[in-house]
Amino acid sequence: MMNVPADEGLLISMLLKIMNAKKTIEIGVFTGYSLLSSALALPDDGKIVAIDIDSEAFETGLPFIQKANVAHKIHYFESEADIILRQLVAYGENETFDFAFVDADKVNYRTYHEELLKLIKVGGVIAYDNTLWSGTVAISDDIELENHLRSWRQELVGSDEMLDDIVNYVKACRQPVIEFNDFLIKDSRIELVLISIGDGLTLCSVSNRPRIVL
Ligand SMILES: C[S@@+](CC[C@H](N)C(=O)[O-])C[C@H]1O[C@@H](n2cnc3c(N)ncnc32)[C@H](O)[C@@H]1O
Repeated sequence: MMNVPADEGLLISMLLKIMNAKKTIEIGVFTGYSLLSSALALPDDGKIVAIDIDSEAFETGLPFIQKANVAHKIHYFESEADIILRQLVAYGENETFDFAFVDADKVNYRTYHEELLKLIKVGGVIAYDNTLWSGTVAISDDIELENHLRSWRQELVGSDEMLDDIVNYVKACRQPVIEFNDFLIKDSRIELVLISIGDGLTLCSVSNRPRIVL
């Protein structure tokens, strides 16, 4: 039996090793924590296309990536992710990637999914982060949702304004995440599993024959 690590970065690096992955995509880099985990798991000639709209945080994390001697595996693009994905398709990179990790703007997950299905090999995996959206995807009752979000206000330390921003952001992305989860369940091109690690990680295996959707 295998122990499942409590951390998404570690889980992804284990998965990459099991898959013998060589070529991956990461959408949403921030300081590069998950990027570093992936880069460490790839062989020395491995390659990661890493995309983020804002490189400021990445520059903070870059010295750690360099210290780990894995910077040569990373091809970083500061851009809207959909633009780079479409370029990869246009440059004939279809079905050449083993794995993708998506941890960026939730409203665009569906767009990324369509492009990634072209880029990832059959048998490869697309991992979507935050698919439990702090547990809010499982709350259908409005009052229960408000109570759940209010309970955070008691736990989180910060200004009222900051807490309002967090709660409003969670509320704004909740419906798109629910719709994306529903879409994935019905998508016969993939096999999927949602792992309740961190904020929820959905692993989609790209299939070569349509799955029967009940
Ligand atoms: C949650 S952070 C990523 C964290 C990172 N994966 C990690 O585990 O360390 C989300 C990132 O997505 C980026 N992002 C948001 N919208 C984006 C877009 N349209 N295209 C590319 N990156 C985007 C943000 O700039 C931010 O750095």
